[in-house]
Amino acid sequence: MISLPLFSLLTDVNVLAQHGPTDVPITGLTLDSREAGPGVAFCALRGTATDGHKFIEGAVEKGLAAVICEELPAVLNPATAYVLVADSAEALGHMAAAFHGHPSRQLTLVGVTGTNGKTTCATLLHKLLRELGYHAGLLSTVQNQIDEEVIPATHTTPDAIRLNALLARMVAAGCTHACMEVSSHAVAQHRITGLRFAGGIFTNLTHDHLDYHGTFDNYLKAKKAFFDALPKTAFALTNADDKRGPVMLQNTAARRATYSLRGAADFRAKLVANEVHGLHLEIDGREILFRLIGVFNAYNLMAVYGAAVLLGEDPTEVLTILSGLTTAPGRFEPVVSGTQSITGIIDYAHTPDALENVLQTLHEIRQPSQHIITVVGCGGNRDAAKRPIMANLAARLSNKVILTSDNPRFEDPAEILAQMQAGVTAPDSAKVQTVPDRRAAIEAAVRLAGPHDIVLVAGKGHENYQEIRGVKTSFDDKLVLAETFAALGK
Ligand SMILES: CC(=O)N[C@H]1[C@@H](OP(=O)(O)OP(=O)(O)OC[C@H]2O[C@@H](n3ccc(=O)[nH]c3=O)[C@H](O)[C@@H]2O)O[C@H](CO)[C@@H](O)[C@@H]1O[C@H](C)C(=O)N[C@@H](C)C(=O)N[C@H](CCC(=O)O)C(=O)O
Ligand SMILES: Nc1ncnc2c1ncn2[C@@H]1O[C@H](COP(=O)(O)OP(=O)(O)OP(=O)(O)O)[C@@H](O)[C@H]1O
Ligand SMILES: N[C@H](CCC[C@H](N)C(=O)O)C(=O)O
Ligand SMILES: [Mg+2]
Repeated sequence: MISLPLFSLLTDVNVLAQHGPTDVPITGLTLDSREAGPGVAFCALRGTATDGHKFIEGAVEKGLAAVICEELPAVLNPATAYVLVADSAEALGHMAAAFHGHPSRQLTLVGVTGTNGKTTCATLLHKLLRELGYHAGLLSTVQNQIDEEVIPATHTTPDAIRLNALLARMVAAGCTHACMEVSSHAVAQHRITGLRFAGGIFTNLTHDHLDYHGTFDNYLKAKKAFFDALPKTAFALTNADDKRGPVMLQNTAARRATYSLRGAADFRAKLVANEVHGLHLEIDGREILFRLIGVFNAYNLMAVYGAAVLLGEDPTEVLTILSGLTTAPGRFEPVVSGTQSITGIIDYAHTPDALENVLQTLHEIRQPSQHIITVVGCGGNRDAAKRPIMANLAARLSNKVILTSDNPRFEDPAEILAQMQAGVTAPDSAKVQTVPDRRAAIEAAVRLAGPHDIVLVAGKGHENYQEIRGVKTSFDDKLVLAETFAALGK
């Protein structure tokens, strides 16, 4: 069991005032008063739904060792230590890292940020490092991993306590490397504060999460703050072809590098062909065939290639391994039907840019006679502004569209669908049907598909549940699509 004196966790924390014992042993850290108990330090965070400060007194009654807060309660318990800070989320980042012995400093830790492609890049880099012979960890939307051991993920980037605990498990298991996704929520909420990164990768920045960040500019600033905080020992690798690629590295102390498919860059590829079997890229005068499909994946491959070379790996060996790798689960994953050879594609596209990329890719690789039938919905209690845009794109770039539910969460599915429908305009509206039940929507799409057509089921990718009113019910697009092909004899 970990037991450390409180003051040893505060080394990197900007403490404004302190009351009570400073050497009290801390055996646990929490951000949730419901986990309070003897030996525990409770960090009161101001959240989106409530304020952790409201629960300080109740938590102290359960015998807390310490409270970290931005505002002291009116009455202080003499047996409890109180630490006043300007930003408790920031303090928690530093304390969680110290509590777990700064595991990030014992790892070559690479973070990936951007609107789309984080899971793909982090997963590819993890697979690559494993094939190069390293013990390596992964923190991703799909799952966390220590070498091949899988630990379920609840967030794209876990909170600072879970995050450092996972990194510490990686160190204990002998990992030398770790790859992680850095979401904009994680930057804004200081989940990554206190970590030492060996490198940062930027994929792209497009429309998402405006519900949380308010404006696109705030969203951009959250992503950029990750690069601003990188040390000069790290590398900062950006996508030179993305409009926001250069600005990300504007104020970083890290070693800057770029990748591109269009112009001058440190890591440059030329697209030779984008085919149903994979991508042909020309890199450093050599033509290489990769198993990943779609130009967007050429960017992901170049980001991973660049990162590995910046970590000191041999370029030829890296490219040889990358050429054999497959992508992350639920990303452009095929499910082929029986007798009618219909190509089903499961994809996690849940932003306008991702959906456009996937549909564009299908247009590039299909035979002209193959129709594209798209099933898509938008998540509830998330950015509503993307709903009409995604429906519009789906209708414009598909032959038929079934609008359906994603994870409605606490919203009315009919209301989400009405917002999507509002984005569809004539003459595309003739192609669109609305089927709120996701299984029925997939079935409707398969009924519409003729031999050799393409059915794209977008938005949920690897997710094996559907979340309705706080309840997660088993639902897996891949399984449902395969079952539907079989049930309809297609
Ligand atoms: C919007 C958001 O990011 N919310 C996260 C946030 O919760 P919150 O701000 O709503 O917390 P709150 O309910 O207001 O409570 C404030 C504080 O009071 C505490 N509390 C609350 C009640 C109580 O009785 N006692 C108590 O101490 C809470 O533990 C919390 O620390 O802090 C929680 C603890 O770390 C997170 O679990 C929670 O993630 C929620 C579940 C979530 O859905 N987050 C998504 C949006 C998210 O983070 N997504 C990104 C990916 C985005 C991308 O794809 O790019 C991710 O990294 O996963
Ligand atoms: N580099 C890219 N540019 C644009 N779209 C991409 C790119 N890579 C993947 N996509 C699309 O975005 C979807 C999500 O990809 P991925 O899971 O890698 O992104 P992510 O950034 O991890 O998403 P999340 O924010 O949910 O964690 C894919 O299913 C694909 O449709
Ligand atoms: N990481 C993304 C996941 C969206 C997935 C989609 N299926 C949904 O539920 O909206 C987010 O938090 O916005
Ligand atoms: Mg992800």
